[in-house]
Amino acid sequence: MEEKMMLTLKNISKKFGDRVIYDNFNMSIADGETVGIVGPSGAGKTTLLRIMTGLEPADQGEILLADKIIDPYRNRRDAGKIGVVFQDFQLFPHLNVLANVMIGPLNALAEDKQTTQKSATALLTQLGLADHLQDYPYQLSGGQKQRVAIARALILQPAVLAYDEPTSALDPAMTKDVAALINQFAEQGMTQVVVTHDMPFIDLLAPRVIQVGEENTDEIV
Ligand SMILES: Nc1ncnc2c1ncn2[C@@H]1O[C@H](COP(=O)(O)OP(=O)(O)OP(=O)(O)O)[C@@H](O)[C@H]1O
Repeated sequence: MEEKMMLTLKNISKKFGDRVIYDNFNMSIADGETVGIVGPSGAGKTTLLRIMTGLEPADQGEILLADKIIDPYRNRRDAGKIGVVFQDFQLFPHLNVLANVMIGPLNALAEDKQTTQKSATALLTQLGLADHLQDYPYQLSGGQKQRVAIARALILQPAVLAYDEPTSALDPAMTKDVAALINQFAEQGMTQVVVTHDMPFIDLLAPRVIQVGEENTDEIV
């Protein structure tokens, strides 16, 4: 039986000035699959994640979500289908944990406040943050901030969840925790993309690995 593809990047090319980062790059992620994107510093891992989440336009190529072409750079609704957990979490410092998670659905989905508060509280509780709803980001540890960032992405019910270097701001114990969380989401059938250069971390996830780099922009299956 053919596997159903959730996210496909087709013939993506990207240059910054004269520097070619991607030249007809292709990759596909199956529905429910977790993949690791690895490569040396400067290879273009973050750029790839920015292209798929609409933060950066590709010069050429197509992005397909469940076989349908999307344009996350120009279409906010499309961008919302791919959740992203940033390396530095990008929480709003002036909002508490609950408000950080509620702001997306309130703005993007125009949901009512009560419904949003209920689902944000439930999600944060699942992520072990029930005692921190009223805390501000500066009061949280790195691992807690990351879980808020994960909740903020998940509440929008993305089709794909992407993480940019999820271990870069964490100590080794927290690295194990985030690996366990990503593995738990994988078991639940979430489609996930993990950009990292942390190979011991990749070993904890054991995903299919896609290597990016100047000499090799092909998939290693
Ligand atoms: N907006 C930009 N303008 C010009 N060059 C850029 C821009 N963004 C990224 N680059 C360059 O593109 C290349 C790829 O950057 P990218 O951040 O995607 O690499 P990376 O693989 O994520 O690296 P790292 O592991 O160090 O984070 C780098 O040489 C970087 O300097």
